[in-house]
Amino acid sequence: MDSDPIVEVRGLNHWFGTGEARKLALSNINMTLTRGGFTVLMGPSGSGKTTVLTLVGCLRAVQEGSVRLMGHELNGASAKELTALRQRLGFIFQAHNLHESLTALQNVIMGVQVRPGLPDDLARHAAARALGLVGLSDRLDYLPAKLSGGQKQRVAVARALVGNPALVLADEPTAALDKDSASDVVDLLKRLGARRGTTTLLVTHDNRILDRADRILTLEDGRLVSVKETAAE
Ligand SMILES: Nc1ncnc2c1ncn2[C@@H]1O[C@H](COP(=O)(O)OP(=O)(O)OP(=O)(O)O)[C@@H](O)[C@H]1O
Repeated sequence: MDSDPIVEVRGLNHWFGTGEARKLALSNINMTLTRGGFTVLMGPSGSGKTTVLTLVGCLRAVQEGSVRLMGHELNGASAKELTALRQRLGFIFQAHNLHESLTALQNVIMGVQVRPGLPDDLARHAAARALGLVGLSDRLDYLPAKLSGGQKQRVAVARALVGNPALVLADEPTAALDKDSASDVVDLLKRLGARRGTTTLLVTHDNRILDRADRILTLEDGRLVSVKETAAE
């Protein structure tokens, strides 16, 4: 297994607002994510967790400092380059963000169709397989409204993993779930990620997730105040 960093962040600063309202949201963030790790990013509300995730995920432009994603520098990258890189990532959000008018299978197919040139039958096959991995083989044709909160989030996990991304970014994926469903979703992410060598960066307030992390990063007021390794890599 090679140990090239999937993500390397150096001297990252980020501001919101302009003029007198300009506010520093991230200050001198440095972090490295190597292949295959399950990293949890913690911190109080407003500490900058989502800002880190959106910068690493090519969802907003890097203003100052360096973010290297799979060897590509994001600071100064064109919109086209950012879009191409974004398509190689898996995203999971707090609200599952499934299309309500599409079945579980169709929602997951959307996760592979961002890959140009993939034939429909292969996309369908990959999506059905991903839903099988999250234990939903018997729910392929269900609309989200007919699924429980935990099942919907498992569909979102399948959608994030179906394209075999090197990096999965998850923002509060368990916030809306009860204890058992939250535990299921995190175990799935961790187990499937480990099997595929996927790197996971998960933002959470949820202390229940901490014992699953290989590494816990803590942000306070836009600064990285602690990095705790919890398992040998
Ligand atoms: N679009 C925006 N415009 C202005 N300020 C913003 C914007 N997004 C975030 N901020 C500010 O930047 C800081 C960091 O926000 P961020 O959402 O990254 O924190 P967080 O740790 O993810 O918080 P939470 O746990 O509540 O989601 C906060 O002070 C927030 O108010």
